[in-house]
Amino acid sequence: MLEVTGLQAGYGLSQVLFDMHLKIEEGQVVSLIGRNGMGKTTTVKSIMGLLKPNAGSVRIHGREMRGADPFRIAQAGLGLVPEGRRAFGSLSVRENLLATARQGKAGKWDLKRIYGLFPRLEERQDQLSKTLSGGEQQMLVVGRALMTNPNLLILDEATEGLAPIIRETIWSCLATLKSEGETILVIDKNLKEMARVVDCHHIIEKGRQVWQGTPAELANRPEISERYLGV
Ligand SMILES: Nc1ncnc2c1ncn2[C@@H]1O[C@H](COP(=O)(O)OP(=O)(O)OP(=O)(O)O)[C@@H](O)[C@H]1O
Repeated sequence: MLEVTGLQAGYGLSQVLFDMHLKIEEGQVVSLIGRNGMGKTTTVKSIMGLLKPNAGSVRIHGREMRGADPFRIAQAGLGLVPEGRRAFGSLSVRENLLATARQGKAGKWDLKRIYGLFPRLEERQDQLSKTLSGGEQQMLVVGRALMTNPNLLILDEATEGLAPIIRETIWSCLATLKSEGETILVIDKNLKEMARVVDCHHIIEKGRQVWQGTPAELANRPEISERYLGV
């Protein structure tokens, strides 16, 4: 469903991605992991069209989409939960969710199902989103991305800075989404929690994909974790 090959990108004269590769099949949950500043968010921005790559290929459902405008990438079915929480603060929870509902696309995600996944959002549906707790806001941005009925949901550090119990809610939500056959790319630092849902890890080091394998394979290669993840 998504295939990234030989991707190069950067900011002005500073090149960040030198040779990124990433392949995600339908129904797979795939991770992108690596130390701080190695290019994970830059990879996501390049895939989403928020940053124009200099070389390489981004194929979505077999179609070359490198450098396409972000709205075209979203139309092709990619939904992003960006790093840092950004709900529309002056809208209620319900309005936030309805704002991203994909017009005219009969998808499986609607308000009712989002509230089923996150009952807390239903309880607070009339509350302005800027008054939500950090964890509730994170549930809201995940819900908002699902309302676009994406074929591929991308989560960039979705559990960063959250209390353990809220993190657990997000991971359980991902496990539910996986069991329902959703395709997900997750960027996170919690290897233990990721092992529950991830089919394949991709490790990035200085803008290059340097290793890929299952969580079990990674657990059997402590030298890889030590070298590239510093754990
Ligand atoms: N807007 C920008 N302008 C210039 N350099 C940037 C910009 N955004 C990121 N960088 C640089 O690009 C490199 C990769 O950053 P990126 O955010 O992709 O890393 P990351 O792997 O997602 O890191 P983290 O885990 O810390 O979020 C870093 O050296 C960073 O300083």
